[in-house]
Amino acid sequence: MLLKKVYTLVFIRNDTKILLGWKKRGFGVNQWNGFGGKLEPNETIQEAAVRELKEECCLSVKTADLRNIGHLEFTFEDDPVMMDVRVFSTNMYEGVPKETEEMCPKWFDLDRIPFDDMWPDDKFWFPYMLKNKLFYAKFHYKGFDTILHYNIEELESMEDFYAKKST
Ligand SMILES: CNc1ncnc2c1ncn2[C@@H]1O[C@H](COP(=O)(O)OP(=O)(O)OP(=O)(O)O)[C@@H](O)[C@H]1O
Repeated sequence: MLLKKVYTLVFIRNDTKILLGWKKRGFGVNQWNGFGGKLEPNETIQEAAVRELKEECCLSVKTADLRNIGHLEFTFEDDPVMMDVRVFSTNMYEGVPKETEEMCPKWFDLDRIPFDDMWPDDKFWFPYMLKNKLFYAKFHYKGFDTILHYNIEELESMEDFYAKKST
């Protein structure tokens, strides 16, 4: 049986640039990614997304300004835990990105995303995000470098997707 752990992943972007963070420790260390992490007890997914963004790069966003743009599921060979990742995006934020103990933030042009130094799955679903399409993708890994199989689909609505998922 698969155990599910919920994570957030937040991208700050405008029409030409996206903010990524260089992960300095822990899961996904030494790679660029969005900002996020595990849910703490008694917080909503949106609250967790806001908290992690603040903790990791010192930017403030309002929960209402976060758009849920996709859902990712990661499984790893011989690991019973499925990572269930809610992806958010916004261009509304306050503050200036600052380096923290966990992440070093940097703006990238949308046509210069450093996929070679990111999770291998990112190159598959980033194109959906960059074209403002909603997506649902699943990736099954062997170790952390090899994707054994994956599936990705465009969604019409995240609300409909989650409504169907919970039935
Ligand atoms: C496997 N392919 C993947 N592709 C893209 N993104 C991935 C990912 N796998 C995990 N992620 C994201 O990486 C962050 C990890 O968070 P992580 O540091 O473990 O969480 P948290 O900050 O709570 O941990 P601490 O216990 O405080 O270190 C979190 O945003 C999560 O969505």
